[in-house]
Formats: sequence, structure tokens, C-alpha cells
Amino acid sequence: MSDGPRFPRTGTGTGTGTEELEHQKAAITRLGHELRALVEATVRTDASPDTLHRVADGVRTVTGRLTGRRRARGEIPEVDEFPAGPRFYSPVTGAGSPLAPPMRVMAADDGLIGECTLAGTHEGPPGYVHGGVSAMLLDELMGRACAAAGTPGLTVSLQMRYHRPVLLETPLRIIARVTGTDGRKIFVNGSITSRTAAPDASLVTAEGVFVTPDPDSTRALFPGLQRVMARELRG
Ligand SMILES: CCCCCCCCCCCCCCCC(=O)SCCNC(=O)CCNC(=O)[C@H](O)C(C)(C)COP(=O)(O)OP(=O)(O)OC[C@H]1O[C@@H](n2cnc3c(N)ncnc32)[C@H](O)[C@@H]1OP(=O)(O)O
Repeated sequence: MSDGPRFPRTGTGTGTGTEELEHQKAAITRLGHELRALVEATVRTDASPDTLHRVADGVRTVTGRLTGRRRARGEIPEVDEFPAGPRFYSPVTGAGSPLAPPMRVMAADDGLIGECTLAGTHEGPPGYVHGGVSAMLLDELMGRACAAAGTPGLTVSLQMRYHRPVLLETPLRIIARVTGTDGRKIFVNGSITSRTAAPDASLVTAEGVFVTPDPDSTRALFPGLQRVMARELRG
């Protein structure tokens, strides 16, 4: 195993009351769901220019209702469990993100499994998933697999192989597994398969190297982490 630093699971503390936090999570999840429906409807609609203008006016009004206090860059939301657990605004897994499929993440015997179904929002070639989106799913799950193994790290190399196009509107399974470590380096494999058609045939595979930043770099890169740790200790 790595001789690099190891990190505890975070985010279970209660700077805000637990019940309040649960209400917040439910509201974030609900808004994320509605926004994803809006984005999907937007990229699939053939509505008239008049309708599109009216909708744009409505969206602008609604956006105005969310522009109060903003989180600062790097500030970790209280609802998050960083680095190993759910992050509500992740563009891959975030229940609150309009960009996220969102991918559900589950523990497996030797790594993590992700599941999601992609649609028009994530289209590349007509009818198929954008290659960059496949890379994003794998990068996220492979990064989460590092953290789940107790060795969180940042991607320094991600080698993608696209064997077959990934169909939209098809349930997908994403797998990530740590295969070894060397000092602060973590080696990870990943794949995407269809859960319904030929589930044993990999559509996309990836090999990644992740690196755990040393403690000084970690402090410099993630100042918000200190506050999360302090929150944990208080909780
Ligand atoms: C609590 C802590 C937080 C940690 C984090 C948690 C994040 C949990 C989020 C989860 C969700 C996931 C999300 C998806 C994952 C992203 O998307 S991460 C974002 C994309 N990646 C980045 O932005 C990383 C940018 N790179 C960097 O900042 C720096 O390279 C790093 C990662 C801080 C490492 O810098 P460094 O400590 O100076 O590393 P350095 O000494 O140069 O290299 C260390 C070792 O790695 C090797 N190496 C470096 N680059 C490469 C390469 N490209 N190929 C092969 N080997 C390489 C070096 O050769 C060296 O090996 P040894 O000589 O030790 O054998």
C-alpha cells in the first residue's frame, strides 16, 4: 500500500443541525432534478423562437432568485462529504448539478461501481455519448475509488480507449478499481459497459495514475479542507 498520507472520511459533522442539513439536501436534490429536466428538454425541443424567448425570460427571472450569498471558490458545501463521499454539485455524481447524469456510486468487492443512463444532454455523435463525457465518468469514479481506498489523489494521467460507441438512453455500468500504489502514486483501471446489451463487452476502458498531493500541497490546493476538518472535530 501507499506510504503517502491517508485521510479520514469527512462531512458527517453537524455545523448546521442534522435535520436542517437533510432538508437542505432534499431541496438541492429536487432543484437539481428539475434543472436536469429543463436542460434535457432544452436540447431536445423544436419549440418556436417565440417560445424559446419566453422560456429564456422566465429562466432569467428564476436565476435572479438564486443570486444571494455565493460560496467562495474552493469553499466546500456543508452538505458534502469530501473527499470520499457524496458531493452535491459534482458534474458527474451531484444530485444538485444540472450537468450530472447523475451517476450513482456503490461499493464493490474490489472497487466502486457507478450506474447511470445518459441522454441528449451528453450527446457526442448523433445517438451516442460524447467521448469527453465517458472520460469524465471514468475520471470521477477512478478518483472516488482512490479516496474510497483511503488514498485520495488527483489525476495526473488518464489513458482512454474507446472500443465501441456508447449508446444514449441505455443503462450503463462504470467500474473503477485501484490496482496498485507506489509512494504517492495510485494506479487505477476503469471501464464502461452496457447493463443490458452484451454486459461483458467493454465499450470504453481507461488506465489512470493519480497522485496524493503532499501535505503542503494539499493545504495550498484545498484551503477549504481545513474548515471541513475543524467542522468534523466540532461535530
Ligand atoms: C485530501 C487530499 C485531497 C486529494 C484530492 C482528492 C480529490 C477527491 C475528488 C474526488 C473526485 C475525483 C475527481 C476526478 C479527479 C480529477 O478530476 S482531479 C483534477 C485533474 N487533475 C489535476 O488538476 C492535477 C494537476 N496536477 C497537480 O496538481 C500535480 O501534478 C499534483 C497532483 C499535485 C502532484 O504534484 P507533485 O506532488 O509535485 O507530484 P510530483 O512530485 O511531480 O510527482 C509525484 C509522482 O507522480 C509521478 N507523475 C507525475 N505526473 C505523472 C504523469 N502524468 N504520469 C505518470 N506519473 C506521473 C511523478 O513521476 C512522481 O513519481 P515518483 O518520482 O514519486 O516515482
